[in-house]
Amino acid sequence: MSWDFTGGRGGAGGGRARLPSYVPPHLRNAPVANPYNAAYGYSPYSAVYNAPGYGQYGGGGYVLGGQQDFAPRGRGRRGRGGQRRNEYESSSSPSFADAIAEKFDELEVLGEEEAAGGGGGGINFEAYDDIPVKATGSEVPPPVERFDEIDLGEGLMQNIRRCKYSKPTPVQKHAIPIAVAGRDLMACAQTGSGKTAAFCFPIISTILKNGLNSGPGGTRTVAQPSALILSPTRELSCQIHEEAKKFAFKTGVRIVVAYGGASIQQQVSVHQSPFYCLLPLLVLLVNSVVHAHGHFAAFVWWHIQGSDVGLRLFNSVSFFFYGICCVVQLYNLEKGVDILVATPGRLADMIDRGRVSLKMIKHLALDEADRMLDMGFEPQIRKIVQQMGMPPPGQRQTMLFSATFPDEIQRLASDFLKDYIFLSVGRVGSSTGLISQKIELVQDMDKRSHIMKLLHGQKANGKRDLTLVFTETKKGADALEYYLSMSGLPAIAIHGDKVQMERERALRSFKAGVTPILVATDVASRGLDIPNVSHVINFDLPKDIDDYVHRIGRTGRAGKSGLATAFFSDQNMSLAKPLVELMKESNQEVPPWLNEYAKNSSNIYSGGGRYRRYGGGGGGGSRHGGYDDYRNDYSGGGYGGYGGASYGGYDSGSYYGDNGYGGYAAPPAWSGLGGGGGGGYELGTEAVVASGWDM
Ligand SMILES: Nc1ncnc2c1ncn2[C@@H]1O[C@H](COP(=O)(O)OP(=O)(O)OP(=O)(O)O)[C@@H](O)[C@H]1O
Repeated sequence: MSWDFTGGRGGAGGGRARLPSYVPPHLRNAPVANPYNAAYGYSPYSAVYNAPGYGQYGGGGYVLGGQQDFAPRGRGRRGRGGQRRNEYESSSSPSFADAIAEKFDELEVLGEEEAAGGGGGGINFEAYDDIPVKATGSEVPPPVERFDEIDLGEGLMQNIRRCKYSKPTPVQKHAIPIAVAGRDLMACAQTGSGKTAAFCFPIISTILKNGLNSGPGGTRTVAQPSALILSPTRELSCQIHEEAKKFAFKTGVRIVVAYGGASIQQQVSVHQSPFYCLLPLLVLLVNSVVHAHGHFAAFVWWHIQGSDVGLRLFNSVSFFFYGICCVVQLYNLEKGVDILVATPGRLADMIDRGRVSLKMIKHLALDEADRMLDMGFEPQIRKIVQQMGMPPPGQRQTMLFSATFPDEIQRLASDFLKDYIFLSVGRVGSSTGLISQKIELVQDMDKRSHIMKLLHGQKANGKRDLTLVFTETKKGADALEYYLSMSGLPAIAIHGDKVQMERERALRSFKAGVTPILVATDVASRGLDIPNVSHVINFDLPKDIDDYVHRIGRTGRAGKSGLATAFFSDQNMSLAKPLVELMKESNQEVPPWLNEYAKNSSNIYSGGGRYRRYGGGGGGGSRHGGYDDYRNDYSGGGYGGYGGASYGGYDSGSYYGDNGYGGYAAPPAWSGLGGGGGGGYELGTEAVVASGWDM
């Protein structure tokens, strides 16, 4: 049985013709020339799903789910010498800043209209209406239109209301009933579409129904969570943790986060506790002794690296507070945990050390599974899931959220999931149409002056929203932060070489609008849900299109519109074709020079595939693509016509909100949260006042 929907309109597919393509609300009625769909001989969403559980054949010869590509995994060859730069350079027009300002105006006006449309705590649900949804597998539970159609439990329902989630997003409509029914799920949906809640609600609801694992005052020395959520980065883990705490507010469900990148004592992070104030001296002493070596090394490193006395002082103080946290954190873990949110490496370490046992696990969720594999976590994930005492598939529920479906993910799915349902919301790998994409041809040497022009123009035009700038390297991020700051623009950097406290500080400062320009590496590209990011700038484009989709997905979230600007240089030749495909698909205007690049790159690169993993196409191979269940894939020959691309991609993420177990006040700087303090909190979507622009 399978369900096949277009947005919330329901109705099984059954051969029904679809919209020719999804047109984002802010582009509807806009005169966007898009002659290229025809050239491909398919319309992205024109596929027809007739047979239950199938859906292979799209209108116009495009094959869903069976998209082939054959190039070996790896990145395409890069930049070609002597690309005719001058031929294309005219794209960087002198009125660049004005053009950006215009885009903002357009988005702003539409934002107001959308807000007037109301609903969903500010989320623009209309933006999701045309998104095709497909769920395949045996006996797929039907979707719901409202949260109260499912018995989620009063406590959780109250929190959903507190969060001002008036109705479920498309992925939630489908995933929640499936997960509440106890089914295994493999899901993909577009960035910012509410996946975190989609797996958190069922987990919390089921834990509440089955009884809590942890009671206050427990004395376990080994934590035995009943649910485990694995995610690739500390930021994402922390964010899921914070989000889950909002949903579990006052229900008694205990949620703990454990992440890598710091000493084991710093891993099990419960950010607030009444014991916090009681232990500082003792903890500092213990921590200093135990970690003297690590602290000293880091201390020396910082002093070599840093030139800012304040920063050094901050870092030194942060050690002190980490020290305080560590004992509290371990104490909280030992107190009992229902849901453990963790990064794989650290979790494996903690299990090895006997801090955590997985034998009580009933729910396992893997968020950003493809990213975890990209980061080399597969061995740890397999060890955690298969060799460390976790109940086998069938005795636990497993939910896997992944942007892409390379062979490794497929193997993981067949090893970890049982009789699962495949859910796709929007075509896998597509970017949301809420994001207005702009590509500028800017060579490396001109990038700095270009971004200055852009940001100053933005500032002068009163567009002082949060702006996220991506660079390729950590050094590049530091250098750009320095350059922008020196030029009077309020910027702060975040990347993997920064210690956790610095990273958190940067995020907080950015979210609060104190430093409204965040310069980041890919550490911030996935999952992070920072409200009010209205502009993403790819100062350096990533090497593969997946990363591009994730990066720009930091804006245009939860139904809001956003702007994404990218600086394309000759170095990005291999990205031209997939970029053009992606932009055409979401009805974005493709600059003529980029089309030229794309054409040239197809001549040069035999593959030309859209995603690095899958390379180009042409015939044969076994890549899963489209928005179809890969279990239905054809593994045979090519499907003609559509050379190359295969698709993967949804995304995931969550939120830096906050609450506590029975009441602590949320740090005001973190995402739009009203206060806490025991007696219920209000979760809102307050606008961030990006005051830092005036510095
Ligand atoms: N039903 C809902 N109503 C209103 N807002 C919602 C709803 N569900 C989620 N949101 C909000 O939408 C935003 C995006 O949600 P979330 O971060 O879970 O998306 P995601 O799909 O995981 O994103 P990404 O793919 O980037 O990781 C969050 O701010 C969240 O609070």
